[in-house]
Amino acid sequence: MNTNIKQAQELDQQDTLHHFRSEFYIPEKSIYLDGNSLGLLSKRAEKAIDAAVQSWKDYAIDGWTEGENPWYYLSENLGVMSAPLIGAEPDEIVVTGSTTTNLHQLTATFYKPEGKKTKILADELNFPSDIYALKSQLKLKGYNPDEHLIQVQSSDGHTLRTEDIVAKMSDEIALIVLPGVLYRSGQVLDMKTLTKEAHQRGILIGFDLCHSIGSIPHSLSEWDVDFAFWCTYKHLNAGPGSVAGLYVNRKHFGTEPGLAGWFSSAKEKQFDMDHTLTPAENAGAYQIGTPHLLSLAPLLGSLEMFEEAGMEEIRRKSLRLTGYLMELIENELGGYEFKIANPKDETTRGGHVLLEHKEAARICRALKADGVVPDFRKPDGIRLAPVALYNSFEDVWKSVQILKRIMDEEKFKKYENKRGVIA
Ligand SMILES: Cc1ncc(COP(=O)(O)O)c(C=O)c1O
Ligand SMILES: Nc1ccccc1C(=O)C[C@H](N)C(=O)O
Repeated sequence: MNTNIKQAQELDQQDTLHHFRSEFYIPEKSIYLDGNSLGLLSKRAEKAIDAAVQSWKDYAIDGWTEGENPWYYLSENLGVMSAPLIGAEPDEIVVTGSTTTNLHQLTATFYKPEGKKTKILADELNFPSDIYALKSQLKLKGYNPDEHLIQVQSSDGHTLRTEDIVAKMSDEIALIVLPGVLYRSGQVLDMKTLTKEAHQRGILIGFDLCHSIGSIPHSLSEWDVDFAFWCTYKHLNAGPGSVAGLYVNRKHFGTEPGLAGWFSSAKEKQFDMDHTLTPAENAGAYQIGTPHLLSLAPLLGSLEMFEEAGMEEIRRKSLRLTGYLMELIENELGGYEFKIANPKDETTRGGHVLLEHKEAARICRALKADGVVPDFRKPDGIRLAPVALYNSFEDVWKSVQILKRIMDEEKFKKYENKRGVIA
């Protein structure tokens, strides 16, 4: 089938989220398909950063309690704004720390080896930082990670089967940590079923939502997930190093934070300066120290856009974009030995497409040189993330045309087949 740009433009005309695109700074002459690594800056996020700087200028120390967004309450208030994205109660969330420090905090809090139950269950496809954190938490408790960290294996190198994970939920497992969406293949895990199965065996379970928050809807409260954590610099577009988030199911409120600090305090007690901590009675208890205000601020602007757009609508468009991308790849790139390695169905397909090719590293370089920004993930993956809030169907169509030209003209051969520093 022949495809054409008109078709893509028609899809853009029907797109109810199209107007959000003009709110983002799209790097000149480029088609940005890397929003699952670093989301783009929006004008609203930029305004929120400027406002934070202004409140520092205007209020100095009083900025903690004065102004439109007093700093002392901002981590909790951003938690309230994040609640619809993960389907949780507003006080079950706090915006704090980084993905990895939040995992450390939650593991230090909820990993309580006892009797036979001493092991942690994870998977072999998760992002390395999570695995490093879990191994170091095991070591802190005096366990050998080689024996106490169980990693579910993938049968195809890309995806995890629910039944394989459940089969590893033995009576030796104390805690389970899994991603909501896998960072390479973009597979969405069945968080609801996994939580149910874990609880039937008396195991606590938490999810890393880095690749799922802002990309797919969640119902963490309904699924009864114990805890979760995520970054805000990918689909949430809050900028490089923006402050992360964590969720603790309210049934665990009152559980002593494993890593305490004075920001774990109940707000009204914090400045009593007692040497005995009175933890907050909500997710706020799992903060540690002073919030990184200037890196929290952009979320105020970007979360506002999610509220306006609605997570269901974002997911609907995202599925259309990735569906269209896969259709074009199949139509236009047959014969070039590409393999679509992400799950294709709409239940388990996340927010990006993973294209495999033995020349992937240099194809990525050629794409970048021709204005398309993907990222390369070892050993031979090209991740392409058309993002609902700022990518268009025309972006998708043009990217595939550019990739086709690169393959037709063997433009990738100009480059070495090696990754750059980060992609
Ligand atoms: C699934 C996942 N976990 C963790 C991280 C990294 O954590 P941090 O934000 O602490 O660097 C990333 C990406 O960097 C990720 O994709
Ligand atoms: N935090 C970063 C800092 C520098 C460069 C990339 C990242 C990423 O987030 C990578 C991403 N987690 C990934 O799924 O590949």
